[in-house]
Amino acid sequence: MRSAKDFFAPLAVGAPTPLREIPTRPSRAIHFFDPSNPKMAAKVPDMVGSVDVLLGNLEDAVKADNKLAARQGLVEVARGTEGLGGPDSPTQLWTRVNALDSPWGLDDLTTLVTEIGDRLDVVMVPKVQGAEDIHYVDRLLAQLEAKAGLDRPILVHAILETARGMVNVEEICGASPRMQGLSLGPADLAADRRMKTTRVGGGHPGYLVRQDPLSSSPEDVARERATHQQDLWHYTIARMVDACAMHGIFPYYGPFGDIADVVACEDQFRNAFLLGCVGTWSLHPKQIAIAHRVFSPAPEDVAHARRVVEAMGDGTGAVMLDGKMEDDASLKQCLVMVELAEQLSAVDPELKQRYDAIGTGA
Ligand SMILES: CC(=O)SCCNC(=O)CCNC(=O)[C@H](O)C(C)(C)COP(=O)(O)OP(=O)(O)OC[C@H]1O[C@@H](n2cnc3c(N)ncnc32)[C@H](O)[C@@H]1OP(=O)(O)O
Ligand SMILES: O=CC(=O)O
Ligand SMILES: [Mg+2]
Repeated sequence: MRSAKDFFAPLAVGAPTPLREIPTRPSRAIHFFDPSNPKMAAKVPDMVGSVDVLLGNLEDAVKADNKLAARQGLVEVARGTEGLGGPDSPTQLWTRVNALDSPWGLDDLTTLVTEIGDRLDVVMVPKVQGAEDIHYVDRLLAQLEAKAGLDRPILVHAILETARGMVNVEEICGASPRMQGLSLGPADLAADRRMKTTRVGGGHPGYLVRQDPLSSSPEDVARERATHQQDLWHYTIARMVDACAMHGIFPYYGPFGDIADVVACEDQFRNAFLLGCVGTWSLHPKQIAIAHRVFSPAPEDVAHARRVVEAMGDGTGAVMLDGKMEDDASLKQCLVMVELAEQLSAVDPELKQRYDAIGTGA
């Protein structure tokens, strides 16, 4: 364990000083593209400014034969795309590198940091098992940043997609001041846990509770009864949110693989939003709008939150608003909404116009 005094010292001579606070940049949609796919890569320049994060994916979903082309493709996209990545860019540039135990992970990091480190905002590390993985990446990034002469630290995002990573979630979040956030990786996590599912995220109709029978007679037991599907991911997301909140970093839902089912996708995203996640992955262009819509508070909720802030005056005591009690604690929830609306208004003029138009709804 590092001493608290050393925690914010650079891990290599000449590396930038670690941040004390993770910047709250909007990241409602982390849009994945395969930089080795010319059609996808060609679409990236036009997406800048209309999606919060573009992520060049080098790991799963990129064919083994294309791994080097994907890495090189990402270097070219980053160099050739105006406004992509860097502290003041409208669209952040992230990458998902190959796993640390793969034949490509080391070269992904060394190439990307030395070639496009000034544009790269966040490195997503898959299949993180524990703090030791983050410590390894932390030191390596510091060495590479020093070598590349970078003046701001690249942040690290871990995917929660192994049972061991899940058990170690708190120590992963706290392993480095670079830790920006966590995403749920439901596909790998399901496999690692030996869950009996075959989907990429989302719910499952078999995971349900059933209404009690009227009696224990065979006829009543066999009779049609109401069932309600439950959320397979509730425990995992809730635990991830707590671990992130505890460490001042950001939780995200991950992939929703049923691209055609835009309705269930929106439901899954909204569950994550309500539980505290700040964003999600987008695998297909049509998921970007869903993510932006869901992870931006509804104007009506922002209006209500503003009314509570107004009614609460100095922030203490209790007031009645529309028949409901509001106090210091509900005020804090409302401030989360109002602050998020302000952050998003700064980057999304259309949303700002809707928030401005509704005011306090009065
Ligand atoms: C479990 C995990 O690890 S999830 C994360 C890893 N997976 C990914 O990153 C998947 C990323 N997405 C994809 O590979 C693709 O979207 C797929 C395979 C899901 C669907 O691809 P397609 O069948 O080609 O979709 P579709 O035909 O609807 O595409 C329409 C257009 O959008 C483009 N497109 C599709 N996905 C993307 C994307 N993610 N980014 C940019 N453009 C895209 C297609 O190239 C196509 O372009 P065209 O009109 O010029 O031909
Ligand atoms: O990488 C994502 C996952 O679900 O696995
Ligand atoms: Mg995965």
